[in-house]
Amino acid sequence: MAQNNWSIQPQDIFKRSPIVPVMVINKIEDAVPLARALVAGGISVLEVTLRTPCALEAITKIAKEVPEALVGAGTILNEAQLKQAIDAGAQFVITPGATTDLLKAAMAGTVPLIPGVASISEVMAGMELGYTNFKFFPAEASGGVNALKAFSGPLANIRFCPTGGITPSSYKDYLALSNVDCIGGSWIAPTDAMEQGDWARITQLCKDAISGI
Ligand SMILES: O=C(O)C(=O)C[C@H](O)[C@H](O)COP(=O)(O)O
Repeated sequence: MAQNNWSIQPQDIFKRSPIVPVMVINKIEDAVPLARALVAGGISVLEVTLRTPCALEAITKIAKEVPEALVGAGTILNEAQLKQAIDAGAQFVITPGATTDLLKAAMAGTVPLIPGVASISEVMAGMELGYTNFKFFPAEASGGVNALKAFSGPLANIRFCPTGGITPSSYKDYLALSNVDCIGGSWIAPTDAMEQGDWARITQLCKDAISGI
């Protein structure tokens, strides 16, 4: 096991919540109510994608005002965004893909990074730098459950959080895999519910998803 100075280990993040909501926050006022709705539904690992102008501010607010949640930044593409996310208070970061520079930079810091991978070669490159926990992205388009089953042979001890194209009808198949601890998905925090301020619906979606596992 490679040494790192991360404040929390990826395996502890993976074990803390079987479902990681992929959150696209368009309005800063929605950040805290959304995080609270998810936590109320039993989901406390939150990924805020850096796809909207208020994403960094949303991370800062959630980190400060919803301490029961572990809030991370998604869609990190380069070292500049890695630094911005960490400065904003992200407790972990997730990338859609894996570049050597980004993986090295995060390994040298204190905030854990979950690299996105879609192939065994990418996992092997990450392993060389000390990584053991990966996001499998885009999961459905990259072979889905069958690909992950095939990965489990040669890649013993490597853990995955599949994300991308996972639905309420497929998430259980992923969670049943021996090399999967958690899955990511946006369906659990739908934009129309956010636009309507229907936080109760989001809490119920979380409860339904968790009770179905
Ligand atoms: O922007 C990123 O870095 C991402 O993480 C992409 C998200 O994982 C997917 O957009 C979520 O996929 P869906 O659940 O199919 O909507």
